Amino acid sequence: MSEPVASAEPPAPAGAPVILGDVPGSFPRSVLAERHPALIRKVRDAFPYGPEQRRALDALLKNSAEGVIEPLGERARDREQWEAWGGREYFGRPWFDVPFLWSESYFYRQLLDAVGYFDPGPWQGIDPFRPFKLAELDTPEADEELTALDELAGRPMAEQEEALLLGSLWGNRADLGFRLAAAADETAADSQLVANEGEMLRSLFTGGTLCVVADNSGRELVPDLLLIDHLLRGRRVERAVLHVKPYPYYVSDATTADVIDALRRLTAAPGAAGASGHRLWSAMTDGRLTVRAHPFSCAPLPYADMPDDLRRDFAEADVTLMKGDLNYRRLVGDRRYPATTPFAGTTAYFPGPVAALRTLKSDVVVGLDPRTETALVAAEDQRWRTGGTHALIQVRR
Ligand SMILES: O=P(O)(O)OC[C@@]1(O)O[C@H](CO)[C@@H](O)[C@@H]1O
Repeated sequence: MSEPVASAEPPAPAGAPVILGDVPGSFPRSVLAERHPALIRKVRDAFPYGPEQRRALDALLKNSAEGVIEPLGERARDREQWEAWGGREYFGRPWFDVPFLWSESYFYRQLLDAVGYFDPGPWQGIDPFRPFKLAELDTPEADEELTALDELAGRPMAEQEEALLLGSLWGNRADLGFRLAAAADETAADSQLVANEGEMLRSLFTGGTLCVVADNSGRELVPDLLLIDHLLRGRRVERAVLHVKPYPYYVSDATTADVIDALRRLTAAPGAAGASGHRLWSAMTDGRLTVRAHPFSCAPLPYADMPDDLRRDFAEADVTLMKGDLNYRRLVGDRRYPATTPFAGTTAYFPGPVAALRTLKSDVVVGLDPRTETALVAAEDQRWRTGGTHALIQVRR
């Protein structure tokens, strides 16, 4: 267990308001009111759960729409942890009235409870999202992406690195929760970077330790692993630490089991992808690639509240790569910042150089050039914030 934090309220470097789920027509509200019920139904249909689990899923469906947030059961081993993470303040309140980051995160914890994920018994440890995660790895698109590596292998190392960095960045669109929203368009032509500090990021690969805080499994984790392999192989970093979630979370977030599935997928592939998979496998066995699953990875709080042991881990890295939208929200704080708020200011607390690789899938954004924001708003009003068609690479040295 990580150390309890004193307060669940994120610090307010810029005094920007915390995002709640209570604004009609807002993105957070649509996640709570539409995506979550759709997800419960999807999980319910994906397994032959027994009557007790079905009843619990139905109860969660009703509770999350019209009830108040309830504490975990007496036997839950992380009951106190969730109380310390903000439960004492939020239990008894409607789901929509508390910080969006908190309600969304707690929803996933409650979903696992409903299917008996933590209870001793036959369903213990059965990942309710696994069928969707596995299906991801077994698509013609995944095959194509791996085959493309054969061609890339003939290019200069710097070019390979840039391509793999972008592969890891855009892999973040492969988010199963996001795809529950009908608007997600895989082939959007206007995909673009709203901030690109990729050069600066690459200058931080200087032969030391790289931390990657993973986001989604499947078609995001595979390119993350390929990037790690490239950096290890070229001695751009000496070792890599991959942070994953200790239990299933936000549908497709990577756990250790998902890392193993991704590695198996790679080692079974022909050509450059297979070779990369075998190198990664041995990097894990000799300790150059380590996987960590810290409890705080599933905390409903910003990283500014991280416990000391995790802080030490990040402090030892030459650079930490934060992958994805949720990690971005936790890195800068889930707040309504002006988009031009400096990234360096919102991440000043972080104990070492840190970079965000993220496609934009929620309201939060900082570090934009004023002209970029003006052009985005002129073209799309505020849709660019949540549509997943734009991305960013931001760095604080
Ligand atoms: O961290 P990821 O996978 O990039 O994105 C996760 C995410 O987009 O999914 C939620 C909506 O379902 C958002 O609130 C959240 O930020």
